[in-house]
Amino acid sequence: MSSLAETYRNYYINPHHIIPLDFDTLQGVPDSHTWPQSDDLSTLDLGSNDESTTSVIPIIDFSDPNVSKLIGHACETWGAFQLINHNIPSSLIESAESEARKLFSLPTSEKRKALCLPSEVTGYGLVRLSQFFSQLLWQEGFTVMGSPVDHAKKLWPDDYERFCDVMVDFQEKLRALSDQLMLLILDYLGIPKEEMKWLGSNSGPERAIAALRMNSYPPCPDPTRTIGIAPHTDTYFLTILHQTSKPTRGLQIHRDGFGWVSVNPVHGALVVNVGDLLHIVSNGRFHSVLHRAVVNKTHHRLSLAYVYGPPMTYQLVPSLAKRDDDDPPVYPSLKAKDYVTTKEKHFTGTLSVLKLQG
Ligand SMILES: O=C(O)CCC(=O)C(=O)O
Ligand SMILES: [Fe+2]
Repeated sequence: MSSLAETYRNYYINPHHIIPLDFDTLQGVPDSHTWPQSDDLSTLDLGSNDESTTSVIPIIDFSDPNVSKLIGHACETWGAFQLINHNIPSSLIESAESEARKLFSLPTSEKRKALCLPSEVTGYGLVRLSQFFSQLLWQEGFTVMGSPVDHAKKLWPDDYERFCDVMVDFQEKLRALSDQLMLLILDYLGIPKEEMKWLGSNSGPERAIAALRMNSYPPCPDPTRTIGIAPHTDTYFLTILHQTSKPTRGLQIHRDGFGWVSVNPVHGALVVNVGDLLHIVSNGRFHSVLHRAVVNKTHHRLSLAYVYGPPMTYQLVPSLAKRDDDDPPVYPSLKAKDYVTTKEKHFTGTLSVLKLQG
């Protein structure tokens, strides 16, 4: 049993917030999925065939000699960037996307055979943050941690191996990339890598926790009335995300002074987001980016989000990331699992609850 599952075990989620809408029999947007109209959703041209592939957030080449500085700067400003030349083969990413599409194309009754249990983390269901909102999301997801064989056997009793092999291979490559990114980030922040001895370890309890969440957003008859994933920050160190090339509008991030900005898919790029635990470890220097996913009328959008963080027992020590000796800690030192359980109560307010008064 993973310690992430143990950490969440006491936080039982009402099945109402787990079971996605039956998109097979859908007529319109039901009241349960209707969100208050907000100006920023309705002014977007969500059904458009906008082919723009420019990126507002930085595009960083992983082979650039200055990569550590470029990443550090992007994390301090946007809290997100798009990474190219990351060494994850495009054939593997395409296979992962097509296996995920195969899963979400199953009839609803089949997908529900692999439903995530209320006290578990893996399986089919709405994204976990659904529990914090009274309205439901135009979304369905499937989370795996390591081999998804138990759930895959329920979906395809005689034909589960390819799905499992692709998902395991994809997670291994994403773990190696995340470890590399963390080493560059530690270097930028001046934190000795010995502080995170578990980096690069492939087994045992002292290993980074990680999960791959596949998100599916079926086309929606009225995209301005609902939302795919409501605004949130990710909890762990980093999220590495692959999104389908169409539609161009889906993932949006928020930055003060800019408002909501679309993260357009860039061919071959993976989106990297800073999460709350990295914000804490950086002593507030890195921006834990607020983001959301909007839906559209014509395309069935998918995203594959790999969330990665320290072992749950890891003690976060913000005071290590000092710009200079006078830089006081902005957060107390605390264990990763204590942050995770506090977020189960306070959701997006957690960082301000913990912030030291200075
Ligand atoms: O689908 C997306 O682009 C966003 C997904 C996301 O924010 C998440 O899974 O945490
Ligand atoms: Fe997210």
